[in-house]
Amino acid sequence: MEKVQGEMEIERWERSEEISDAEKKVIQETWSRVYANCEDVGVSILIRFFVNFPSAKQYFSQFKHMDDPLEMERSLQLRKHARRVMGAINTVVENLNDSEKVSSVLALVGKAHALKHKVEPIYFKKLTGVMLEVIAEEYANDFTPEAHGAWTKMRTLIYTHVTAAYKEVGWAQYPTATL
Ligand code: HEM
Repeated sequence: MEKVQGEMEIERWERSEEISDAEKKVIQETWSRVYANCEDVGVSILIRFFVNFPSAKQYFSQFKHMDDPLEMERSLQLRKHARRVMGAINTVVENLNDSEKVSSVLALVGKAHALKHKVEPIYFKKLTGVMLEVIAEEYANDFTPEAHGAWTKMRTLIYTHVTAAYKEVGWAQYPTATL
């Protein structure tokens, strides 16, 4: 009896996290403005991410010892990663109606970061949180409460798919820092 209720709760949670057609449209509209300044916004997001969570720099050979945001801004490795992050998110946003494509793009990102870069998955939660913060600030006029709700679901979508890929490749669940 209890189990049935638990299952129902999970189902209800999943339904509440589903991105509606109207929310997809809102995400695509905000993103089209953000992506027009892809490199600048991407670099701002990453710099804030590394300033707020300096331990995240450990994975990047060329700037792991950098503390100065101005110096980070000149790092080609940071810029390259900014472009790649923005490019992958762009593919997800463009394919929000194609759940298989969304899953395959994010599974690829998750698997590469688990197996090749050995990044703790909690950093995806932190980075997507910073991404929302920067977009909300820089595009304040577009970031209505509705857009905020839609983007929060987008963040969950990214994190859920990425962590599913980590689980699939058998990533050990080490205790991680909280947000
Ligand atoms: C939504 C979040 C992210 C996306 C879409 C993303 C995307 C990518 C892509 C497409 C690449 C290049 C292909 C590859 O080697 O896998 C890459 C490389 C990399 N990513 Fe990410 N990434 C994200 C978050 C992170 C985070 C949170 C970290 C670490 C804190 C990280 C660390 C790295 C590293 C170390 C590389 C290799 C860099 C290099 O070779 O210069 N990524 N990422």
